[in-house]
Amino acid sequence: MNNYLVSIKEAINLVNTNVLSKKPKKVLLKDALDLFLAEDIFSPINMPPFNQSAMDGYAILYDDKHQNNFKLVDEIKAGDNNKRTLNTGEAVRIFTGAPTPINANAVIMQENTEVNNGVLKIDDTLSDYKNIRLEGEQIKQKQIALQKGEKLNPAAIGFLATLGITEVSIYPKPNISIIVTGNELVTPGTPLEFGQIYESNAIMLQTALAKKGFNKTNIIKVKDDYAATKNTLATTLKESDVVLISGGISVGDYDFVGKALLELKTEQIFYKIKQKPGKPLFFGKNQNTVVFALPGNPASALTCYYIYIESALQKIIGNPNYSKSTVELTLENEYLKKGTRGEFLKAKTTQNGVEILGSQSSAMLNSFAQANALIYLEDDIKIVKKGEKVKTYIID
Ligand SMILES: Nc1nc2c(c(=O)[nH]1)N[C@H]1C(S)=C(S)[C@@H](COP(=O)(O)OP(=O)(O)OC[C@H]3O[C@@H](n4cnc5c(N)ncnc54)[C@H](O)[C@@H]3O)O[C@H]1N2
Ligand code: MOO
Repeated sequence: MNNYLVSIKEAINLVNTNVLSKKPKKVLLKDALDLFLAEDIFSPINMPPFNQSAMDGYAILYDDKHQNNFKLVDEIKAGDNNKRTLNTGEAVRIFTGAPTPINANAVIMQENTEVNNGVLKIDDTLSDYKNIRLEGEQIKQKQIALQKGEKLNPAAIGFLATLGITEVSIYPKPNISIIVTGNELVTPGTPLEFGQIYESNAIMLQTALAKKGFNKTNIIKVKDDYAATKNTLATTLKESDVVLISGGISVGDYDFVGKALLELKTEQIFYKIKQKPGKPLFFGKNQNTVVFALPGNPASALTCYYIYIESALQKIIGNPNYSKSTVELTLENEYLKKGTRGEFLKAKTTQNGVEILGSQSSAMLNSFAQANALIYLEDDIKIVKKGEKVKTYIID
């Protein structure tokens, strides 16, 4: 393995340039929520498809000489297939959503009218197309309804349904597998023996993924055994678009992940980043499968997930704004940085800025549990003082 340490900026760039969107797929509208359009969508119809009454009342055809005392000639309710016209001075009883007579030029709310012996009297001002939703006023046939790259929220899905669209082409979500390695790991719910710890990375990564809409993840556990690691990886790499591996990526005698990945012809794009925590992060590709081997220390694994994997997944699902950006916040407490690696510090936003939390060790999650931000200190920073602006990634 090439042991050159890439910088944080290089690593972010390498992830963003090497991860590609999945091939677009047509899905039913109901399955497209929060996904990104892979093509422009043009309206197949005018919307509304005909002039519609916006009120319960009376549709009229008025002119300078016919401003009141309209003759009632018909009734049209919503859904009626009635394409009639009016003579000037005529009116029809009409209801919200019903097609107005082709040449009607106003609808008067029933509250402002009176009918006696089939004659309509109006106590309202008249203006052209008052209370009429005109054919095509929302969108005309062949006009662009939504553009490629737009995220389909419930309103967008509803809008497309109003146009009669049933399927859309989106970038599908990837199949994600999480492989957890380590002989010391025990599933919570069983008593611990000496030397064992509870396995926590799988559920942590699984819920972090679920928070972003990646609800279906496959979790596989493997012992620190080379053959088992290699066999598990071989099948998982074939079946998944993204494989996240936790642990076994460092230099110990029982860290088999790197060796197995290379043996399986995984292209190493980088291994090790000049950062704390999460130095031994491996990123590569095996055919079209994206592989991240995360350091087993829980806070390292989660930090790497937020900084590198979250944006990679957004790119896979075609989000045009996939890159994560920092905000500049005012620091509440001083911090002395040791060493020359860039650092991500567990932090919490406050009313006035951001506070660095305790327990920064990569083995600890107690303060990460309170954190809603990661402060990013670049390699060359030695000290950050209270009142200084710091680059901060918000965890949302
Ligand atoms: N000689 C060196 N040793 C280590 C180095 C180094 O550069 N040279 N780097 C250290 C750093 S930094 C990290 S981070 C870790 C990464 O090691 P691995 O990715 O191989 O992870 P493991 O050794 O398997 O585990 C590390 C730590 O995390 C615990 N762990 C692992 N998986 C889980 C899990 N699913 N749930 C909860 N806890 C987990 C594990 O028990 C270990 O305590 O390497 C350092 N060593
Ligand atoms: O790189 Mo490690 O993640 O600091 O413990």
